[in-house]
Amino acid sequence: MRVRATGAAAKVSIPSKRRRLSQAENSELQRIMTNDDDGLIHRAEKVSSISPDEAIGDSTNSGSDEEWRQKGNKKGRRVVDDKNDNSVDDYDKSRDRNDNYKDSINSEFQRRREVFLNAMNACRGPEITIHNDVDDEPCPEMDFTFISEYRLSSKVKFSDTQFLYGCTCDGPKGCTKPTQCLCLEDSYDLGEKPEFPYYKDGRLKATGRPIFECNALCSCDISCRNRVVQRGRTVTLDLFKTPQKGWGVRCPHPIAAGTFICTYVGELITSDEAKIRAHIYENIECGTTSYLLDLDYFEESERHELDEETEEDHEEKGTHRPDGVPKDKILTVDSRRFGDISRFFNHSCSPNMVIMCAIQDRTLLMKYDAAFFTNRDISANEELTFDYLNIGDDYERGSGALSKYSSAMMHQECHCGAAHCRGRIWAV
Ligand SMILES: C[S@@+](CC[C@H](N)C(=O)[O-])C[C@H]1O[C@@H](n2cnc3c(N)ncnc32)[C@H](O)[C@@H]1O
Repeated sequence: MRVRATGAAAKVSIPSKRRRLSQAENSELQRIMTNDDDGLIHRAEKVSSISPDEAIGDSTNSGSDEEWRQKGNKKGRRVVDDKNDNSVDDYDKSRDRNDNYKDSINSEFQRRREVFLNAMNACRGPEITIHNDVDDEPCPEMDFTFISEYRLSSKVKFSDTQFLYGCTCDGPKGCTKPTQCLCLEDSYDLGEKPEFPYYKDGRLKATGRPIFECNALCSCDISCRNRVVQRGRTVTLDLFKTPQKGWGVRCPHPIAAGTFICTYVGELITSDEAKIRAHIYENIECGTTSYLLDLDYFEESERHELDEETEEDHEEKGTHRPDGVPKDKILTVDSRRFGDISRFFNHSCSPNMVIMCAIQDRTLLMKYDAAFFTNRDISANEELTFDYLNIGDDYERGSGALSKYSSAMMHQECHCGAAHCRGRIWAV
């Protein structure tokens, strides 16, 4: 199999002008708004819809943190007006009321932060903390549900048995000889010498190729050196508020170049669903914030080539190709409603992470892990970023790019602060 070295994204293209939703968009909107699989969305919405006013018994008020803060300030101003009435009693009462109100806001903020922290840390991996030295927002809005792995949309179905074969390396330490490990054979062009993608300490050697990790049918176990992404995140992370980019992610400790950070997790949807959702998100929900990442590392021809190779094997084994996903389509990861810490990585024109394409099931190239690795040594508390357009220094060696929704987003200013900042997040 020839592996493409570029990772330029197939962009989700939709008309730039705002328009009424089509029938298809309307029904997708209904579907994602009322999707009650596992009751997860409703649970998330319930958590995020409790306002401080509800907490202090004022059911007439609700809204975002900003609105709540403004309401708090308005009440504060009313107290000052009371003072001008020269009524000391009234003033004291008002001040008490105001203090109570502030306490309620503080305890509600505290509660929301705890709910967020608990949900975030229920996902696998070392603890994630939250810091905000910029304003008084306790945590990002909890308008999504934390998940630890891909969640398949109802239109994406895979049969249970996808693997064609595993490797048979049987040394006490799992796979040690790259020339013998069958899992590596797809990652190298004919005539090239196969190599493990990772050093012994788990750091990535080079960014030019997709990573084919050992899988469930291999004879090695999880400690095998060819299983890094599937072991999950090992670095501690901190979700922190940036002055100009909303929330971002950093690590409190230095990180060496080539370290695996985490994968981009979300709902796995078809590109048709992605087009519709992009329109809904831009026009109804998130404005210029994008959460869609195309899994477009492999070209259509490569996906077909593999399909042809495996068709007979599937027949023999009685398994089948994924239903509902035409061979000529790519899948997209949508972390708008279901996601994890990876949805908070901000863009930089000079990023310190690349997205790598990490595969366990080589018979299913359309479903791979978009895995974040550091591309240089990173100092403690340096923000972790990647290039949303995937055209930074490492452009021909990365994979995937965050999809912008429409040309309206082209104007969004970039605040990455890099010396060669392109000026716009979504445009060159
Ligand atoms: C996937 S979200 C990243 C998390 C986001 N900061 C938050 O608080 O939810 C992408 C959005 O973050 C903001 N953002 C990311 N990188 C940025 C940058 N370099 N400059 C300005 N805004 C940025 C933009 O609003 C962008 O649409």
